[in-house]
Amino acid sequence: MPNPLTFAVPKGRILDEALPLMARAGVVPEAEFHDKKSRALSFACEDSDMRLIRVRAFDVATFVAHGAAQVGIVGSDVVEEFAYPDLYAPVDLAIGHCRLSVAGPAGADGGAMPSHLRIASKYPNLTRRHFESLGIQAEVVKLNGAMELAPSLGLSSRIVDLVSTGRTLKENGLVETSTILEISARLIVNRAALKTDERVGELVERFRALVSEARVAA
Ligand SMILES: Nc1ncnc2c1ncn2[C@@H]1O[C@H](COP(=O)(O)OP(=O)(O)OP(=O)(O)O)[C@@H](O)[C@H]1O
Ligand SMILES: O=P(O)(O)OC[C@H]1O[C@H](OP(=O)(O)OP(=O)(O)O)[C@H](O)[C@@H]1O
Repeated sequence: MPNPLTFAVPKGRILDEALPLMARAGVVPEAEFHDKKSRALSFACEDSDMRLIRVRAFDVATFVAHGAAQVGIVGSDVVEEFAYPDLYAPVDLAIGHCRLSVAGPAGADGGAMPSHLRIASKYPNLTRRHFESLGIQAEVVKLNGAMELAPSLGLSSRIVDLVSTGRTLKENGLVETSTILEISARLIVNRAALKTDERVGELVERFRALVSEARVAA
């Protein structure tokens, strides 16, 4: 019997939408996974050939890119930010929709275009790439959350952050000025594992079929 396949999932908001889809693909973790008091990070699955690990969203990509996990689910924001060559994202799961946007205080975009901007973001690579395409040099202040505080406290003039309802921006006095990326969750796999372990390809096909069934039914 080969080692169980390791399937990495983020611990936060994508999970609620991902779990029903995973169940339909036959990926069902043991009951302890749902126990909020549990400190375990790795869980057996009903299918004993698989285990689930629960990590932070950015780390899902890192585990899969390095082959420590063979499969995972993560937002396309994370896939694009890292652009790991060993990571392949073959299925758009059509869940976890949001967008990566530039925002700033109202009126911040008036006047001449500056050649340099200080931007707070959790996404330094996507931010730099976006502003470079506009001919603006972006100095990125890397934050891990609560980006919306940065402009009012003088840490940056703009932010690049995820937006879903727009409520967080509004309640912090910021206005969305442009969208960099439309985002949804992806099934990701390690490229080498896809070539060498037929269970990875089978799982990809199962998720692909589920997503196209859902599209036809919609
Ligand atoms: N409103 C939103 N805010 C943040 N992320 C969202 C939103 N809507 C969808 N997403 C997606 O959810 C992903 C974050 O997933 P999740 O919250 O499950 O991860 P996490 O492990 O809790 O993240 P973190 O490391 O930030 O704690 C984002 O990368 C994005 O693709
Ligand atoms: O447009 P909205 O629906 O208001 O959602 C956007 C907010 O959600 C995310 O933060 P999250 O709640 O994940 O917390 P974080 O600051 O720890 O990233 C994101 O970073 C925004 O702050």
